[in-house]
Amino acid sequence: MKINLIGVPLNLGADKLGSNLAPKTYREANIIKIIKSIGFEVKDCGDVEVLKANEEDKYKHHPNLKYLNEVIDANTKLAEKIYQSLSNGDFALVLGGDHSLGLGSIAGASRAIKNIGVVWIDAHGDINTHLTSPTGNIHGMPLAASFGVGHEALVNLYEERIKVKEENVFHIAGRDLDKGEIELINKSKGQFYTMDKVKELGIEKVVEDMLNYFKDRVDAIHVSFDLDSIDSLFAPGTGTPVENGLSVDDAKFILESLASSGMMCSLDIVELNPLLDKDNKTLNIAIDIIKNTLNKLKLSLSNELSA
Ligand SMILES: NC(=[NH2+])NCCC[C@H](N)C(=O)O
Ligand SMILES: [Mn+2]
Ligand SMILES: [Mn+2]
Repeated sequence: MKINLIGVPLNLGADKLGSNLAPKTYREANIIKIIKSIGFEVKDCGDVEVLKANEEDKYKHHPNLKYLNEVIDANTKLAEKIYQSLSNGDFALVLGGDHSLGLGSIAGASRAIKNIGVVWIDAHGDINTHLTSPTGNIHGMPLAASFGVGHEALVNLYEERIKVKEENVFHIAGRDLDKGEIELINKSKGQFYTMDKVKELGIEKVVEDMLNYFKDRVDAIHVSFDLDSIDSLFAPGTGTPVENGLSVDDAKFILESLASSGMMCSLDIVELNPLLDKDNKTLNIAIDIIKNTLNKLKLSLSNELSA
């Protein structure tokens, strides 16, 4: 099994400059060399091409879905790359880019894996629609669209079908939720472990619940990790930072448990904004987390072989 690395220099879903520079920043920080040193073979799938757009294009396609066509175009290309990677039996590591890329990741992964689970780690719900979003930024909508709620152009991206069953979604670290998102959560069949719940239960219990929940329920899990799930005190370099979040150790623990479980097939690391980072703090956390997670993945694969 190789690690397929896919960069997504996308910022149009966040309507803010910076996250488009993240793939280049990871590459310059030698991310490929770091992954190879863990013992993996790396296939560099390059960066997804993002169409050029300017201010005039913002509302060209929809009054509350900014840069809709450009976001769809990039995500459709991403979906195909992920689908190819997983079909080859490889692991896909997606380096964003804004979180609208979750649309493409889940679309592609769910084509390769019939009954997929999604773990979404984020300060935000990312379950707005064009009808509830206060900003029109598509990076606040990908999770809802993936389980079939939202504008049909997003729901039917790449393929005309619902990509993940709502009850196969497990969201962790929410603490900045919009009104429409709270309404959706209250009637949702998905699992939502907000930051309040994480503090009440403790991270060990949350992870235990998550692994038990998915056991015998799904064939594999796609993990979408938004760096703003981490407390903005530690990870300031994201476009929409929020206080009172996960510690770096909590985040590592969640991801390494998923890697060790043998269920994780693909991973997004999103929303690094190098223009807002301070002394590369957030970049270094992201790299550390990737290293840690892939190390556990490597271990679980070699245990599988020797068993
Ligand atoms: N992936 C993210 N950072 N999303 C932030 C979303 C913020 C806000 N809830 C919105 O919909 O605009
Ligand atoms: Mn997000
Ligand atoms: Mn977020």
